Amino acid sequence: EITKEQRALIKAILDAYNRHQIPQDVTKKLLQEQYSAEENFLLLTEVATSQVQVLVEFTKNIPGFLSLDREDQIALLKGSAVEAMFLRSAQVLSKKMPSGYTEVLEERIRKSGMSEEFMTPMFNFYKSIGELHMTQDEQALLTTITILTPDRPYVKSHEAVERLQETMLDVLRKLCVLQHPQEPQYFARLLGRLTELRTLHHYHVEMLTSWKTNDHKFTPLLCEIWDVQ
Ligand SMILES: CC(C)c1onc(-c2c(Cl)cccc2Cl)c1COc1ccc(-c2ccc3c(C(=O)O)c[nH]c3c2)cc1
Repeated sequence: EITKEQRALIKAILDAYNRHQIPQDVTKKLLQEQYSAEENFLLLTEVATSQVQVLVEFTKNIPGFLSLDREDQIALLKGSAVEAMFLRSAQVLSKKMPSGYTEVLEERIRKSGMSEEFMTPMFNFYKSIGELHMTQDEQALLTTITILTPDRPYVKSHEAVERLQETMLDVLRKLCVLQHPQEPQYFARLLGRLTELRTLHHYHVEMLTSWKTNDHKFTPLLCEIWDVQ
């Protein structure tokens, strides 16, 4: 049974998740600019940079996050940014939007100069997220759980992060039972996506290297969070 405190936690996280979004002028540009590998890369870099800023603001609103050790807060953000962005872009791509935005975003990702070998796992992931038909609060909690992963590099107070993550896992488990009564395995399927995210994270390191070797430029924020350059 979901307790009063757990309901308050879901509400706080969902509000933060909905409050922090990429500004319209950034996402609109994706619909306006012309197509080319260079233009697609530049637009995706701009969107990714904006999404990192949104992610930082969202993370600060996760109850308990700001009471963690300061350096651990940074380590958690750096370690989870890519995975949180895979989740977020997956949620956007699984929504059909009237503006045809989803198709445009997918097209620009496919034609942004990354090598074929990453396309298949990436778009398989997008498909598997789409098939889950996650509710907004499940998406927000799954992103929170990804951010609160204790075994990121350089995290010192492993237990403190683990306690926070377990609180969120407990809430998500109850929510899944409540919202997907016909699918007893639904919670397990969500956690399976977190494992897939780790694999995509490893692919992403290689994606960055291949973009770097083709002399692609990233923004200072992305260089800092992804330790490139
Ligand atoms: C530096 C660039 C080239 C890069 O490197 N790796 C990846 C990359 C890729 Cl190519 C795939 C997955 C993850 C990453 Cl980091 C990227 C591009 O990353 C993103 C990040 C985030 C969005 C994204 C999020 C939200 C929304 C949204 C909404 O919320 O309303 C509307 N439009 C959205 C777009 C898209 C692409």
